[in-house]
Amino acid sequence: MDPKITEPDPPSYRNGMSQVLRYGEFTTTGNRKVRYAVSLTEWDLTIQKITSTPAIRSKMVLNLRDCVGSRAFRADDNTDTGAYFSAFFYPFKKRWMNSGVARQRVEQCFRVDLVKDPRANLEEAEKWARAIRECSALQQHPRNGILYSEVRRPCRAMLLVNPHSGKGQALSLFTRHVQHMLNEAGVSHTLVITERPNHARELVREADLSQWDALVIISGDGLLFEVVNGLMEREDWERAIQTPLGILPGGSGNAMAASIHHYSGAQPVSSEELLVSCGFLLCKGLVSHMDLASVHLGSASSSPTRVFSFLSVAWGFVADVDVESERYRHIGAARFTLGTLVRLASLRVYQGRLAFLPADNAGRVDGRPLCSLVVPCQNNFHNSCNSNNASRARKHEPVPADAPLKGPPDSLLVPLDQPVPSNWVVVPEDNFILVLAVYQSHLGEDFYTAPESTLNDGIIHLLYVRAGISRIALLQLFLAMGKGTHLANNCPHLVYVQVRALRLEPSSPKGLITVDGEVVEYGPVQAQVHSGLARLISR
Ligand SMILES: Nc1ncnc2c1ncn2[C@@H]1O[C@H](COP(=O)(O)OP(=O)(O)OP(=O)(O)O)[C@@H](O)[C@H]1O
Repeated sequence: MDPKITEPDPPSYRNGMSQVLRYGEFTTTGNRKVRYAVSLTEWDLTIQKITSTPAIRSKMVLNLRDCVGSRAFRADDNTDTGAYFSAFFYPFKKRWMNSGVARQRVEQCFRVDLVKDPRANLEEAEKWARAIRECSALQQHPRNGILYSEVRRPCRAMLLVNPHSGKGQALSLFTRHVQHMLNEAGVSHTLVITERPNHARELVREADLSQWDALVIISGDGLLFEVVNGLMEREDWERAIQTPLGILPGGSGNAMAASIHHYSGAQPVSSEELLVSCGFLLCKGLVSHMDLASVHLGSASSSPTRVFSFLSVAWGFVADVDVESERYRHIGAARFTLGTLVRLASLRVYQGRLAFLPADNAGRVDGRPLCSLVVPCQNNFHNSCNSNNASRARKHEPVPADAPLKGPPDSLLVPLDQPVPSNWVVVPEDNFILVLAVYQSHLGEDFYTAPESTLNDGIIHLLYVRAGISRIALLQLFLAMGKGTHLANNCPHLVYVQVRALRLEPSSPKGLITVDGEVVEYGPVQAQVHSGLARLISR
């Protein structure tokens, strides 16, 4: 790994003091009559047409932060003594038809023809390409003072593709939108197409990780869940989970991809633009720490198990919509809207007990101080839960009581058959519409559930909706969640609290619980966050 980058001094170039590192005059590939003055500073590549008419001296300034790579090459035509260098940028540009901006590809290619010697021209082109790459690498400045490290260069990435994710187009989306970008950035990659559920999990559990600088998932969140858990199941889990992970959206929900796009400071975009945005982040290769939650599952019919989760634990309405809308998979992300409307029509109430360890003991829930919410915990709920969804639930290996624990110890949790510790808050209600614990900002491309969440805040953002809410109020709540304004809506049935750990003990005989969108065995579940345990390519 390369050394960490720290916050730079404020750039003086903005005052016009930027030093020109390279200057040259070149033609382009298409037209050898028109010449361009090209100058490179630490920050920008500036291109200006050389003409005797000042009025048409248009100038293009490309920010090197938007540059993914640059290369030099000779023309196929042996009689051409010139050499070329190309630089590849993905700046935010106005969309052609729509309002707003999205990252769009801009390639600048110049012909170097300084002397008759083709080798000397190629050397000069290589100097330009190298200087552009080096300057753009220096532009990987962290935001908000957060430290990032970089994926090792040249980068060797294993790309795991689930060919059935989303509308079944993950592979073609990758070929169309991302493959050329990775080539431009010099990211060498090996494509592995998954053949069945858990294939990726087994692969990374056994892989020689020294061969890879990054593991990249082209799928929805389900494949990332497999990879995270495959890494955590290894004997060398502590080292393995440090492998930088990348995500390219190929599913229908794409929560993690939507979250990292959001963290990059960009505005919401369409699905294909999201793919380009995540591809860009992957090419830039900045790595930051990501929280994982350790989730204990304990249905009445099986031994307790533990899985690692990067996104969410859901019970009630949201879990139901996620799973039931599978049948509308062919319509892509719209499946969640349709699923929401269908479930609204037959709204269910779920009984159970919820308890949590607040992130901040001085916090408040629903206008009341946390301490006023504490009620004695009687842990007699989980035994009444049936594993009614065991057939569709993902089987996870039970953790034998005497097995050495893979993964960090969960110091905040006690076994599920014991009452929660006395410093926990037990929610007085036991009728819910939904319970949602999330640790990323988005739970879908259009589902901005936890606006305050960041990748590595060490916080579980717990939202629950109490029974008694009208259908129309619930619909309004979901519409607000699309924009991330739901917490400002003062909905009396919605409670939001930041926690470090939680326990949910459903008592309704039927229901679904999902972890990162994957159905797990129905029954008591508890989780604690482990701050920054994994590493993700993001910005
Ligand atoms: N080749 C495969 N065939 C069938 N299932 C697979 C294959 N590869 C992975 N899977 C499984 O498919 C499930 C869904 O994958 P994933 O979540 O990545 O896509 P998705 O459901 O389309 O996306 P999203 O969660 O965003 O809706 C996961 O449980 C994963 O284990």
